[in-house]
Amino acid sequence: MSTAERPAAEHGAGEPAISVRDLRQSYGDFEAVRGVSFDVRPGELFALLGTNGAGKTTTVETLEGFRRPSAGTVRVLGADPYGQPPGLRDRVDAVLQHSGLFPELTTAETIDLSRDLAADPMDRADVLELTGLTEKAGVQVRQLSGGQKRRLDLGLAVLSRPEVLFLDEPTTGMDPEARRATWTLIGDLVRRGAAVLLTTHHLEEAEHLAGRLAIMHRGEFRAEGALHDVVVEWGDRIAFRMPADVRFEDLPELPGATAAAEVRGGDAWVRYTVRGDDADGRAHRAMEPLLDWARERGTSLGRLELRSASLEDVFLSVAEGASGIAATPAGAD
Ligand SMILES: Nc1ncnc2c1ncn2[C@@H]1O[C@H](COP(=O)(O)OP(=O)(O)OP(=O)(O)O)[C@@H](O)[C@H]1O
Repeated sequence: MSTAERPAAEHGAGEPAISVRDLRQSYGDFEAVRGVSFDVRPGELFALLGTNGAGKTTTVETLEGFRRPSAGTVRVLGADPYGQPPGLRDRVDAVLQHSGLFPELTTAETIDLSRDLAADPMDRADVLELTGLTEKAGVQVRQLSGGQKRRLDLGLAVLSRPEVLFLDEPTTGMDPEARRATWTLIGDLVRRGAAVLLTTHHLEEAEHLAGRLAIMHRGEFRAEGALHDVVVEWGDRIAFRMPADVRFEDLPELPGATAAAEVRGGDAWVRYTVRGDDADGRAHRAMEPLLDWARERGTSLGRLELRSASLEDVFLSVAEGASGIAATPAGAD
């Protein structure tokens, strides 16, 4: 039986809609994806973040059925997606980075074309409304702005009410208002039970939408989990301006913390990253001996700040080459 004739496997309720196990993907000798595993359940949005060239698009294209894994397994609604078998075609949709819209058609004609191919499509008026393009129904696609084309792309992907949706940078080129409206639309889809895999460079987008996320770097997941868990595991930050009379080696050791020096706004700063299971109490336990040390030396800790790690902190640490959430952050001990 050819790939094209193979039906989608029976997919039981409660099982992941997307399942990836130790996926590896090579281009010749170069291994672009080096053993990633994750699941996305119905009613969940999983965000794939990462540095340029990390392997996100390669992973998503494999799940979309454009590439056969070099090793490992991928399943979409229980089926092997390679070659986009007919059993999956009606149930899975995607917004890709490069859309295939016909410039001469109007917005309404474009929607109708996709509706003709869908089993149980939404009404045209509903698609126009949810994409905010009602006033552009009679306008040719080539006259739409970049952000409006992106919204149309999304409308075409959702009009068949897919169970699985791949979104590759879906809000690129959108103004902040359109981006917010798109987030609402995506959030509604997820609430109605769709499993969504999102790749994005907008950390705020991931923070807003993702139930779980992964940060990818050089083909591997370097951090993964619910947003709260990822940032909590990464640790709290204590920072202050390096006092003029203090050398780095004079700084005290703090429980559960590693110190690093960094330059911010032209000034030298000290940054402690505090880790440990006791997320509620660890920063307090590290701060007390720091304040004692400063008091004993008569040193003032200028612009002293204490805060939880943000997704951006985690992302930047990954991009700087830190090797994982359990690892020491970049910088000196
Ligand atoms: N067709 C190809 N042939 C050879 N190498 C490729 C090919 N496609 C991608 N690569 C390489 O594989 C790596 C992963 O690329 P991929 O496009 O998956 O990354 P990405 O995480 O989507 O990056 P970006 O955020 O920049 O879009 C990169 O080093 C890229 O140069």
